[in-house]
Amino acid sequence: MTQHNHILNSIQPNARNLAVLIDPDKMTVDAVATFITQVNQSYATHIFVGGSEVSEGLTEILVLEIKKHTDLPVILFPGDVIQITDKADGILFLSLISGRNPDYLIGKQVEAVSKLVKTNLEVIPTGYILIENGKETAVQRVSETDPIPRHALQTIIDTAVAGALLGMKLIYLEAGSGALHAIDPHIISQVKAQINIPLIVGGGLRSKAEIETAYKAGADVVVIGTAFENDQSFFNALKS
Ligand SMILES: CC(C)=CCC/C(C)=C/CC/C(C)=C/CC/C(C)=C/COP(=O)(O)OP(=O)(O)O
Ligand SMILES: O=P(O)(O)OC[C@@H](O)CO
Ligand SMILES: [Mg+2]
Repeated sequence: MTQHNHILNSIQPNARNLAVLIDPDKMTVDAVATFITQVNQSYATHIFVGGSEVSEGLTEILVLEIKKHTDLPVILFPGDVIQITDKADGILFLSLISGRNPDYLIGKQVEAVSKLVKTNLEVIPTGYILIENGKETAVQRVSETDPIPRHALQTIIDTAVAGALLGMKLIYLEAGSGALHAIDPHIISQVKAQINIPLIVGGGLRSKAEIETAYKAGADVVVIGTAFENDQSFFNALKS
């Protein structure tokens, strides 16, 4: 657990930062080399590794394999404490601030400390905000929390600002993996206007046009998982 800010500083403001999400539950070790070759040919800037439900030990095996093929920073995006491994570079230290489940607001974080102190991971305090997308998400099910309705704009903004005021270093607006309805551009722009920390946006973004819209609205980092899982040729549309 370190205080350095290399990864945080690697998020260039107002640039097209792209995080590719690898879910250890959906990627086999054998598939990593080919997948990362494609990542390396795209303009991806970061690799996130995580999922809502991942078996113990899988994350470490996958991270070790990913690191063999790329120099991009590998950042844990954990649904639970068992996904922590010191083989990654950093960790989004998530607090699910859209929800009201104490385990996901502070419980898991306390549980994580005894593991984190034994690592060199860059710990990045992240306010994680789940927004309703038209269908139930794995995050909602696992955390037993309700997302914020997507029409409750002021609640979404106030939640993000509260996270920033609490000292969080990133705000992550999440529609959920495979979301039917990605985060609306007007939500992105209104949140962005009220915070001065980087804004991550993910969930349900499937086309180059949707990704561009998210950047234009003010997303500093866009996260793509499902679109690459479904069709690796999508990387061709995002060449560096
Ligand atoms: C502090 C530590 C160690 C853990 C944080 C625990 C918290 C607060 C987690 C937030 C809630 C949560 C379950 C987040 C998971 C985020 C994630 C990696 C989502 C990726 O997508 P999936 O939810 O796996 O989607 P699929 O169902 O498509 O696989
Ligand atoms: O899988 P997708 O829909 O791209 O979502 C990415 C990420 O925001 C999920 O946590
Ligand atoms: Mg998953």
